Amino acid sequence: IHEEHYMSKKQMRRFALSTLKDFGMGKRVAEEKILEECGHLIQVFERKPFNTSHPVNYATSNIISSIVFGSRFDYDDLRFRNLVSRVNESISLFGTTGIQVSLMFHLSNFVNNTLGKLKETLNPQICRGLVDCFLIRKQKDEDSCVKDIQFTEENLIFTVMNLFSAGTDTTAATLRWGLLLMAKYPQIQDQVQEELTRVAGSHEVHVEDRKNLPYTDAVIHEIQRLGNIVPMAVPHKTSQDVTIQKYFIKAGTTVIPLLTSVPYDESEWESPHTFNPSHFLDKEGRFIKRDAFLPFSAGRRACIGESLARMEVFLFFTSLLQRFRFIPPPGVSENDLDLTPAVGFTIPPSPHELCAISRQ
Ligand code: HEM
Repeated sequence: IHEEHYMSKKQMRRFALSTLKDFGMGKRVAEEKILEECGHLIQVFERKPFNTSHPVNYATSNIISSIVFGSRFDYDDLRFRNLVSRVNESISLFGTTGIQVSLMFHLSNFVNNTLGKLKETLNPQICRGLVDCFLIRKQKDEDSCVKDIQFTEENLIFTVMNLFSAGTDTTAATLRWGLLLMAKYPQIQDQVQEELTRVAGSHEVHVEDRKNLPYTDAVIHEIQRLGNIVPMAVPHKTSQDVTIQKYFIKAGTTVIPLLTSVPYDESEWESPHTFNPSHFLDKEGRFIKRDAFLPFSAGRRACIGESLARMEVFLFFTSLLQRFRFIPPPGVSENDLDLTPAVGFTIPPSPHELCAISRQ
């Protein structure tokens, strides 16, 4: 997601956004994919202490995979596992040129391999995923001799890399904070589970249930607020001279908005440094939106995956909490669970283990 790369080219951002919409971002198709993935994720959660990082990252990567390539991968597919750990590594060391080159190299290999198979079986009438749409558009532009073709092989690799790096670690980190916070605050977990049982029973939770789950919705928003998963926006460039407060910024200057100033703003939040779902509830327990909730940033360059991410976080979180109770490993108390974030461009919790006890 670098400024000189391609998302800053309007045509590429537009293509990614409209293709994501075509593939059901925020719609029922995406919901079905996510619910199917929940089924796979549930299978690998364990009663004995385990690190939530791998399974959760595989699940969120598979959502991007099915949108981009048209198919998901098994969690034990070694090439897929390698791709996921490269993406994680690259995000935590974002900005280190060597790491970006290494990610490009691994991703190019992975994409080229998968691309080869998709090219062989490409049917211009059917788009299985974003890659097919890109290839069809590329061919069309080449056939009509379009000048300054943006649909190049290099931009395809960047598209895929951007979606994997922006869309997997962020969502996975949010979910991991969620599970950790549930284990740390069992009374809040009790209330989420009580609401889920009352509203959905043992039925699969769907997006349309969200309006009847105000407490759970508030908890998810509070996880995103306190988690502060993306503390800095990506680099932007000022399109004109501007004075912000007393600072003059010349047109063409690279600026990086610090989103982290918002979720802990003492003038906006009653208890900015505490996990407090009431930030998003009124006195009657109804969910309330807050203007200072901006985890996806704002403006023209805001996150293009917001509706997909919101759907993923809601469905993964509710289906996991319906089936499991999350507790600290034996010998570790709730107080011992450490909320110090890891270091990186996106900030997941520090490495930790949890136990997932079946509720059924
Ligand atoms: C909870 C999960 C997520 C969070 C918190 C998040 C947050 C953000 C933030 C803060 C930005 C920077 C916006 C700016 O610079 O102003 C961003 C950019 C971006 N996000 Fe997300 N995101 C999430 C999930 C996703 C998903 C699932 C996708 C893909 C489908 C995605 C794709 C992107 C892309 C491509 C950009 C770069 C946009 C550009 O440069 O114009 N994100 N995201």
